[in-house]
Amino acid sequence: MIVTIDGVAASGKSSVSSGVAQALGVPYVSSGLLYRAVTLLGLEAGADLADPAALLPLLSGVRLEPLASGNRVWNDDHDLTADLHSTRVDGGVSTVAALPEIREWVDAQLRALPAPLVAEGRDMGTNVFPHAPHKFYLTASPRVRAERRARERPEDIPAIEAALTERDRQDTTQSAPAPDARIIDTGPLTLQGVIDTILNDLR
Ligand SMILES: Nc1ncnc2c1ncn2[C@@H]1O[C@H](COP(=O)(O)OP(=O)(O)OP(=O)(O)O)[C@@H](O)[C@H]1O
Ligand SMILES: Nc1ccn([C@@H]2O[C@H](COP(=O)(O)O)[C@@H](O)[C@H]2O)c(=O)n1
Repeated sequence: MIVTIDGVAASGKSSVSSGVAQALGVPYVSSGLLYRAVTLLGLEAGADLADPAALLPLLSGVRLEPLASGNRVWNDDHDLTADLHSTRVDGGVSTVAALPEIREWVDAQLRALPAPLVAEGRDMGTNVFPHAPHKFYLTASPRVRAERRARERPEDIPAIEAALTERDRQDTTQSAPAPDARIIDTGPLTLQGVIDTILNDLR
């Protein structure tokens, strides 16, 4: 069984997916971490983030470790995970994610993972796992998302809101909800409330 949880930036996808996966006793996979890893390696190499030929050679050692409690991304034996959620990576990741060659590479990593799993991102329900039987799409206003993210980042709420809105704009192409996804406005809900809404639906 595959459950897909897509949504806009900072809508709660990874926190909700982790909670749902732990309740189901299956791993979850955060597809955004792979795009983030490509971005980090590109930045560290001084590569042009819009040039797939410069990025693809950097990826031979990249591996996603999907766990219910939290994903890790490795480059050979180096754990990249702690460096993937910086403002610098946030600023470049949509450029990388717009490249068809990089999307193909990410999709191949994801489709090679064994089910059952919970997969979260932007196009899990539309493109990567279109036949998944259970699909969800999380939303919340930019202000609510920025207020939540401000607890994790040094920037102030208006700066975070502007960056999230810009990332949503750049990600529009791959971010349409699947027609058969249940859309959940997480704004009025607690994190546990969103997890319970999904688990009740699955039951
Ligand atoms: N319903 C909710 N109520 C309150 N806080 C929430 C809720 N959902 C998520 N959060 C908090 O919002 C923040 C962002 O959540 P999370 O990182 O899971 O989002 P995301 O969609 O995976 O983000 P990104 O797209 O940047 O990877 C976290 O601090 C999380 O704890
Ligand atoms: N299925 C996906 C997942 C992610 N992206 C791109 O990666 C960025 C980071 O993702 P987060 O989920 O960690 O926010 C996101 O802004 C997209 O550019 C994607 O294209 N498709």
